[in-house]
Amino acid sequence: MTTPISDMHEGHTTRGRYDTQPTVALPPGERILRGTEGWTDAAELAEACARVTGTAPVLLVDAYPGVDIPALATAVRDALPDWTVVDVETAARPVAEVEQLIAPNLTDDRVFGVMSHFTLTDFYDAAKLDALAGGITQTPTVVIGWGAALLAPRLDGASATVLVDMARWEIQLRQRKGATNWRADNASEDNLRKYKRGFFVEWRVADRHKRSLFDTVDFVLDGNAIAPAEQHPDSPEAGMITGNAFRQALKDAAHRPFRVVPFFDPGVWGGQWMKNLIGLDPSKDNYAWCFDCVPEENSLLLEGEGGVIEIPALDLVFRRPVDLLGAKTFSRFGAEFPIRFDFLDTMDGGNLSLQVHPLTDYIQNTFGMHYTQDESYYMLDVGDDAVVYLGTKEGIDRTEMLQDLATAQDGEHPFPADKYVNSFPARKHDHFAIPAGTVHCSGANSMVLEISATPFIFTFKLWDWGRVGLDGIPRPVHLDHGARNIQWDRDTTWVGDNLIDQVQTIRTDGDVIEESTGLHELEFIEVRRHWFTGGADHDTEGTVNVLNLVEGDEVQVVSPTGAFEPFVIHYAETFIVPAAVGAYRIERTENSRSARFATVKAYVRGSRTSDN
Ligand SMILES: O=P(O)(O)OC[C@H]1O[C@@H](O)[C@@H](O)[C@@H](O)[C@@H]1O
Repeated sequence: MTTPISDMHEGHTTRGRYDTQPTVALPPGERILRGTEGWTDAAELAEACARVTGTAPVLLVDAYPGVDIPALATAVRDALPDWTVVDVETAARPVAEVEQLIAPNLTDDRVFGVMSHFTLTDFYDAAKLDALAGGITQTPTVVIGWGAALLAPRLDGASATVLVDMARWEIQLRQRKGATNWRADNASEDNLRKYKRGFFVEWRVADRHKRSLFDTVDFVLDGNAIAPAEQHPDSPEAGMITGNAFRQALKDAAHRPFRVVPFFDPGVWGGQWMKNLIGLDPSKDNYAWCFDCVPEENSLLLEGEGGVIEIPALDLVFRRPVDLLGAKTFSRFGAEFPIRFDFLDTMDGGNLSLQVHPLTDYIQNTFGMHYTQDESYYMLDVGDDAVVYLGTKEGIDRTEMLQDLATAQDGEHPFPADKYVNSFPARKHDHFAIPAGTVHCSGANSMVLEISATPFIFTFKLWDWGRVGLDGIPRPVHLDHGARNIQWDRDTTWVGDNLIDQVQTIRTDGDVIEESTGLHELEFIEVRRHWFTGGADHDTEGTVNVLNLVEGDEVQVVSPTGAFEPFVIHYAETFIVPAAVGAYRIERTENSRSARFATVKAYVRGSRTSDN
């Protein structure tokens, strides 16, 4: 039986205090420009550049793939009626040629491709770009599209550049509503395939391209707010900030605690906990995932005079990797945020698919990923009957299990999971380590805080409990990939000895107890839990810390040197403390009502200044 949600959670008085729209401050005095005001400032800068070179003013508006180009062009035409608007994408290679080029990266699979290493120039015809630049003579011109900045070197510095940036989550929402991939004719294609084309090709190329613009870009425009997937009648026009404000905001963000903007998504196994405890839209059937620290997909909301502007959190990772990640983590992973926190809510929902993740060697060889999807489940909350499926049972016949999995795909012979896979009771605050290669899934009636390595789509489903996806068709199962990765020696004894209840007390200091809760030694993430009543001192020791308040209603993160303003955190909120912060303290606030608090803190093992 499931315990009613409101009875399960000591901090239930905090219901609804989880902040779904956290912001990061723009530098003091920075204003967000909207509509004509932004375009006028950008045009004036282009005119000033042109006066120096004695040529026609050119404004290059480089838009991340996924930006609504017709809507963008309309906004430009309305604001700058005397300027000629040119589409840079007329110089792109025909889409059929691009598709031929990227076919080996896309593969035939619905979900998995192979990481591409193209640059944007591979998708363009250099001669056509030359001709486009040469054709701009007298009239003030705005060049629009993904790749507009490719014209800059052809214009001898006589141009100003606007980057129209966009976060992956917004792109996905648009794809689900019929948006296509870049220049593709695939409005009605399976969403998984659209996402795959973004993940393995377009976003890699686009990120490589936009990183090359960060040092010099003159303005950044919020592409998420141009014809957004979810229109609100009272939403202001898309905001624009100067390149200098963008660069300074990212520098500032890398020196104080912050949160990215979480997003919530329904699923076949989704539950009711987040809806109730976080206060999400009660009319929705369920919410399955909350991604609240996947900087690759999440956004940052920059707030200043004039409201907020949304930018991809990845911009911060690219722009300030050493400040954010720390020298050792950067040296190991590059400009890549390696730690992922997300929620999996199955409270009054269903089991996740029974699944396994690829070993490092396999993910490298097969998909071109640098590191793999090592995971762990921290039980933020549980119902009475909660279990975690983990590892195979002692002495099972692997051939028979694979045969039963294969047979189960016909929809008529359910896979007897309990015959082959262990299920362990899960209690609140338990932490299960799940190194890649271990068969696993969370059962129903659990609220999991996943503390994992960042890769998140490399889930080889083995059995989906005989159900179909939200789109009415079976979700993709990958038995072949799975069979090549299952580690059969991770049986009942091994799992019990290595993956469950590995809590060790590190130190006790006054009212503070610090524990290590995982992960397994095959995984690179260390998790420390701090229990405290008043406050606990921390130090990033030169490496990024990701935390969540897993017990207690409200705390604040303060700087012992006053380097940043106190940063308030509510129950279940994930927050990032950049490596550059150094010493910080987490303490109760004057509004805290809970008697006791706990945070979990993840960092990359071996990356602290004190680690050899
Ligand atoms: O395959 P489903 O059932 O959707 O479960 C998927 C989820 O499982 C978890 O263990 C993780 O691998 C998540 O990254 C993933 O989103």
